[in-house]
Amino acid sequence: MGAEVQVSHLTKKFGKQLIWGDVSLTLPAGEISVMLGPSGTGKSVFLKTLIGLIKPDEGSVIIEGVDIASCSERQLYEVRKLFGVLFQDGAMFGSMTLYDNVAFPLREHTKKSESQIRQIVMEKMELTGLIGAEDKLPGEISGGMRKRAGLARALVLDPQILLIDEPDSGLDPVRTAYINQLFIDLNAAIDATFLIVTHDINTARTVPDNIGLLYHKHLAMFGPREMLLSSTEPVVAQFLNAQRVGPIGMSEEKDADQLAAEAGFSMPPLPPITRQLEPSNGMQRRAQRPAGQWCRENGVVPPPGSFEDAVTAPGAST
Ligand SMILES: Nc1ncnc2c1ncn2[C@@H]1O[C@H](COP(=O)(O)OP(=O)(O)OP(=O)(O)O)[C@@H](O)[C@H]1O
Repeated sequence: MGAEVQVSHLTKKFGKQLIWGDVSLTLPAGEISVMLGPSGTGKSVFLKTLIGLIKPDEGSVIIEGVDIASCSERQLYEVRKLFGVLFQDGAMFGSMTLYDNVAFPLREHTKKSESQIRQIVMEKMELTGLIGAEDKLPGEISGGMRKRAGLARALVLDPQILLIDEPDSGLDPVRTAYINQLFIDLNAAIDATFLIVTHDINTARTVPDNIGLLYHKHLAMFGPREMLLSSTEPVVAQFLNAQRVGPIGMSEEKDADQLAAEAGFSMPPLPPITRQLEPSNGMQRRAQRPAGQWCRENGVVPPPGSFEDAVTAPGAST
């Protein structure tokens, strides 16, 4: 079962450069959360801070009662065992087969026999749709398969928290759709807490239970997907709907002149909220909620046409 991650008043600077300040949020146990934000807003730094690779200047990250921002190296070593991480490029060893890459953490961090290792590796390769590709080298396979191999490796130590950095980078929309379905299916199967950092609006709109947005050195909003997808808060609505009109500019926030020039324009109406992806094998995820529940419970009228799309859940493997 997944572990909850409680982030309170987290601030990170590099020298005098503030990356983000006073970030507070809770990643609920077993739920899928996505962190969005314009390039350079510190999403990767946030992931690395959660796993203790980067020390924050202020604040805490509490996991199972341990504050990884201030704990000892020994405690950090223990807490890190709860994590699986999928790095952007899959971080595969180029000279090792996929099998050996996936087996690597088990050989490094456990005393399991080779037959036990084989059982675990094959189970994770099956979960990620890689059966038959065990003997391939990372250079011989597509980017999508490399990501899935990275995912299989992130799963071998049975993580309670899975951190995934830009899974869509370098993937075409079809491969991205497959890996998104795989996240939903995996979450149903292993019940871990997921945090996905992405730029992909379609991923943000269809995969997570919760969405966060880092912008202009702070957390603009974090909450249930329907809260953000129905939000008219300008930064949130602009980013989630990929609009040019709004406070986010080409490189940083727009200056006063640009905003004044746009004063006569209004943001286009919010598009319908699409249904969230569901597990392809009919399983129920713990965090799954009926479509529209958050809106109903909070008296929010969703944009017209919301939740009317038919869901066709493709299989997780190619
Ligand atoms: N170790 C470091 N030392 C100094 N500055 C760093 C370090 N790591 C990251 N930064 C800076 O922190 C800022 C945020 O970087 P980060 O990679 O987290 O952004 P991001 O939101 O993930 O961007 P992108 O979406 O483009 O991947 C950048 O200005 C980067 O140069």
